[in-house]
Amino acid sequence: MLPAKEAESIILGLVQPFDPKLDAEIVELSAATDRILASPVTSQLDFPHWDNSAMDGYAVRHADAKSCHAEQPAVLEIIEEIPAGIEPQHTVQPGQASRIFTGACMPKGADTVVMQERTRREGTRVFILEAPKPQAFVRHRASFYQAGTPLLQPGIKLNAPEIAVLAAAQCTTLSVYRRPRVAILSTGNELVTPDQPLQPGQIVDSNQYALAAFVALAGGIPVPLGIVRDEPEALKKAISQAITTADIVLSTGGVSVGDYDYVDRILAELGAEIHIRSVAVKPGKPLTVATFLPSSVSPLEKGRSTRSVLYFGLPGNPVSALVSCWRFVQPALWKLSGLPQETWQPIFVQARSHHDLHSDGRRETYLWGRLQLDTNGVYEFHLVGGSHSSGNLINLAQTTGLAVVPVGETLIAAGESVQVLSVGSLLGRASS
Ligand SMILES: Nc1nc2c(c(=O)[nH]1)N[C@H]1C(S)=C(S)[C@@H](COP(=O)(O)OP(=O)(O)OC[C@H]3O[C@@H](n4cnc5c(N)ncnc54)[C@H](O)[C@@H]3O)O[C@H]1N2
Ligand code: MOO
Ligand SMILES: [Mg+2]
Repeated sequence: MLPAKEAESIILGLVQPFDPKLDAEIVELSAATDRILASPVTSQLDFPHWDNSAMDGYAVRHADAKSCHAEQPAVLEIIEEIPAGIEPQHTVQPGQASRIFTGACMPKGADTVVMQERTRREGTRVFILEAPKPQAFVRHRASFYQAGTPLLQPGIKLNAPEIAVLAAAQCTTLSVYRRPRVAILSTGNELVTPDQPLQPGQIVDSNQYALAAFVALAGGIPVPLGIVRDEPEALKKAISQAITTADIVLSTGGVSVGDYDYVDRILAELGAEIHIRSVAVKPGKPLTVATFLPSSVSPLEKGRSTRSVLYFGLPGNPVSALVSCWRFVQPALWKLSGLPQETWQPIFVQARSHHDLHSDGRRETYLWGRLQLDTNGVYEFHLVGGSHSSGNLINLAQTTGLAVVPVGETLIAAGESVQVLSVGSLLGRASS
């Protein structure tokens, strides 16, 4: 059994990230939210595009108002009104001002804006009641961004601020990495779909749904391939199909030592290289990680398949399957997607445990519960009640953290500090 950290590094070492040329696609800006930029973006526009006012007020020559005050205001003649979107027509000469509004272009001659509240208006004259600082409230052309310099770098995730920048820069179409395709197979003779009545001994294939949701939330395209019986020929057919249609394959079940656990054998027969068979974590001990070289994948798909297909044979127990996804599949998926290195790794935070956390000390143990911030900004971990069996998916609902009891430790007492893997939206990965 491999230590978790070693398994993580082997898995990440197997992933070759998307190529900006081979694995990019063009999307409309309106469909680009949450996608990852594949090419650098530059703009031919300066930001701001021209000197403009940051306030509603008066555009003046600083020299005209630099020594005024309430008792001795500067009195200026208003020569023009400049709303946003209109080009100024007149140059402000000594003794003159232009009425100006937020976002409107600065007129020639003026170098400073006096906000309305520091003035008094009398007909066509304005009284400046307080000396402004030089260049006050002028947003200068190119002071935010200079045309031609890098605007956005490849590898960033497009959230609201980046979408705003792209819109302002008039990038209506852009190159993003394609989403990784992740095939999902559930193995097991006992499995039925949720719409089927249960016969004795049968259970619903919840893993298919859990993994599809996990993949979609992690930015991939789930390709659900359904239930496969624990029969070598059926498995061989299903796995062969899966590796031709996906970048990553996730199967659940059939990776332990039982008589019906055929996955490893079939992978070997299909020519896969097996890198990991089990990891010293609980839940999630049986974990098969394998790769299929591009040459073993259907020629039809070769254009796309310049990299190996990564296969995760996840344990069948529903909690084990999801924990393995959070701990090992997600970093691989994110590395493949084109995200930068600092965002792949799982997010662990130090939290104060509200409960005693027990383990047998033999495997790195993950206990599920809620990771929360208290009013002082300190992370707290609340162990969920009920059975922590890897077959109990019921109390996994609403999980936001997995508390980690390291190998060799049997108890982290209530009140002590514990490392917690963030798995919910609490610490959703920010755009990088
Ligand atoms: N003698 C040993 N037995 C087991 C060991 C071991 O080391 N020695 N390891 C145990 C651990 S730990 C795990 S985890 C499981 C993993 O087993 P498999 O990956 O082979 O999975 P299955 O045997 O096919 O199923 C296990 C369990 O999960 C349920 N299951 C399976 N698929 C689904 C699905 N799609 N949706 C919902 N539930 C599913 C299945 O009915 C079983 O109850 O092995 C232990 N055994
Ligand atoms: O590793 Mo299994 O996932 O402990 O139940
Ligand atoms: Mg089994």
